[in-house]
Formats: sequence, structure tokens, C-alpha cells
Amino acid sequence: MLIVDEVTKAYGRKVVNHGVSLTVRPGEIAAVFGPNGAGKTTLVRQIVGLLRPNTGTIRIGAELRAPRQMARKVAYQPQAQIALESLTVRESIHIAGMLRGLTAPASADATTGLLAELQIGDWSQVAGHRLSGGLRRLVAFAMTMNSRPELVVLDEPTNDVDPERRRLMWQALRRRSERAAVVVITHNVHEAVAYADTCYEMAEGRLGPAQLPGGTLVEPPDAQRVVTAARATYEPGTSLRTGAHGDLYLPYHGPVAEVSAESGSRR
Ligand SMILES: Nc1ncnc2c1ncn2[C@@H]1O[C@H](COP(=O)(O)OP(=O)(O)OP(=O)(O)O)[C@@H](O)[C@H]1O
Repeated sequence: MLIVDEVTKAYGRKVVNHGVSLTVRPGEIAAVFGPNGAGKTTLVRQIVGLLRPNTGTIRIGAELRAPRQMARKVAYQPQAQIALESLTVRESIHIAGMLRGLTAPASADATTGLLAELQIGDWSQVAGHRLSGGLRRLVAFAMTMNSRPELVVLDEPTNDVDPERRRLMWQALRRRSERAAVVVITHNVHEAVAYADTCYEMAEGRLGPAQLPGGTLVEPPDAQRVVTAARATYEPGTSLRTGAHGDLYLPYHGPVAEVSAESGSRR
């Protein structure tokens, strides 16, 4: 469980996060989108212990965030591409798993699984510095997912990745984070609505439930259901629920849903 409570962060006199609160439960995938410079990366850097809030608290489980425990408790894929250099794809993913506390055999098994799930096995013996941008992003994602953390934080993980492998990434994320709270920063609103459980929007440093444009129609992962979030109304503190909980799933091309602010259910 991640609990961010009234976190404020300023760079000098510029306030970048204003009293941000966010709770993400185990097994929940929360997507955060919003314009460039809104403060999303600043928020996740505080969550993973790379920045200290000016005020407010961040808890993972029952404990206050403590930077020294982050490597075991949190899996973080930063927005910037990581340097992979001369290690092969398989070696990078395998070593990342062991650094995060898996045994060598467990990490090797999980590495084989991730190579297959993301369909990147053809590159398993290729050195990192020879990879394309999209493949680097996929390897960084696999390195992040090769662990059993309490919290997964992904900052724009699907950038540069082809549409089919983006779908595979979201599926792997769901499959491999049954017990983890997950925060995904993304500019891809359609992906967020289709695959996340809860969607939040950050604007000028303030975080609130996502306000989706009327008529948004999103192809679902399994092509049997579609999310139609048009005309949904929200109150502060409620959030759009999609994905595993299914509250907003409707029959394909079904009627537009309205969401009751009180109950969060269809009506
Ligand atoms: N180290 C820093 N010092 C001063 N200002 C900073 C620093 N890091 C970020 N900022 C500023 O804080 C604001 C929020 O930046 P942040 O990277 O959190 O935005 P973002 O929502 O992640 O944007 P993007 O979608 O472009 O990645 C921006 O105005 C940015 O210029």
C-alpha cells in the first residue's frame, strides 16, 4: 500500500507539488497523466526516495518511506533511458533481479519469462549499447519487473515502444504485480484508461481524479469490453475505476456511462 499524504515540494520559490495526496492499494494500478512540467516526475522521485518532500508524508505499507529500504521495497523505472552498455539483454535483466533480492535461479527463471512475455528473446544475447530506443525501454521495464516489490513506479514506460509490445508490457505489469501497488506516469491517456484501475490527472502541481474528454472510447485489451468514460462526473477524492474492478466496463459500443459521485457506480 502506498499512502502519499499532503506532499508539497518546491524548487526554490517555485512550488511544483501542492498538497498532493494519493493512496494506491496492493494489486491496484494507478495511472497519472498531465501536461509537461505539471510535476509528475517530481512526485514519483519523492515516492521512490530520490527527493525529500518539503511537507507531508509518504508511507509504503505501515512504514514511512526510508531511502535505504527502497531497493528491496520499490521497483522504479525512471523516465530517462538507462545506460545498458556491454551487458547483454539477458544479463541486464538477470542481474537486476539479483540486486533486488531474488536468488540466482529465481532471477534466471523470471528473466526467461520476461523475455518471452515481452517478445524480446531474439535480442537476449545482444549487448545493451546495440539496442534501439524502444528495445532499451523494454529491457529497462523487464529489469524493473524482475523483483517482488511492494511498490512499482514506472515513469513513461511505454515511450518509444511499438503498439503490440506496449500491450504486452501492460499485461506483464498486471500479471506480475498482483501484490504490489503500482504507479504509472504516462502521456498515453487511452492506455491508462484501458489498462489501469484508477486514473489521476496532475495539473500545475495539483493531483486530482482524471477528467476524461466526453465520448472517449477505448479499445479494451481483450476486445470484448470497452471503457466509455464520457460524461463521468467526479468529486475530489473519488477516482475513475476501470480495469480489474470493471466498474466502467460496458458492452462493446454500449451506452455512455454516467458515474455517480457518491457511489462511484454506473447509473
Ligand atoms: N531540479 C530542479 N530544479 C528546479 N526546477 C525543477 C527541477 N526539476 C524539475 N523542475 C521543474 O519542476 C516542474 C515540474 O517538473 P516535472 O519533471 O516534475 O514535470 P513532469 O510533469 O514530469 O513533466 P514531463 O511530462 O515533461 O515529464 C517543471 O517546471 C520543471 O522545470
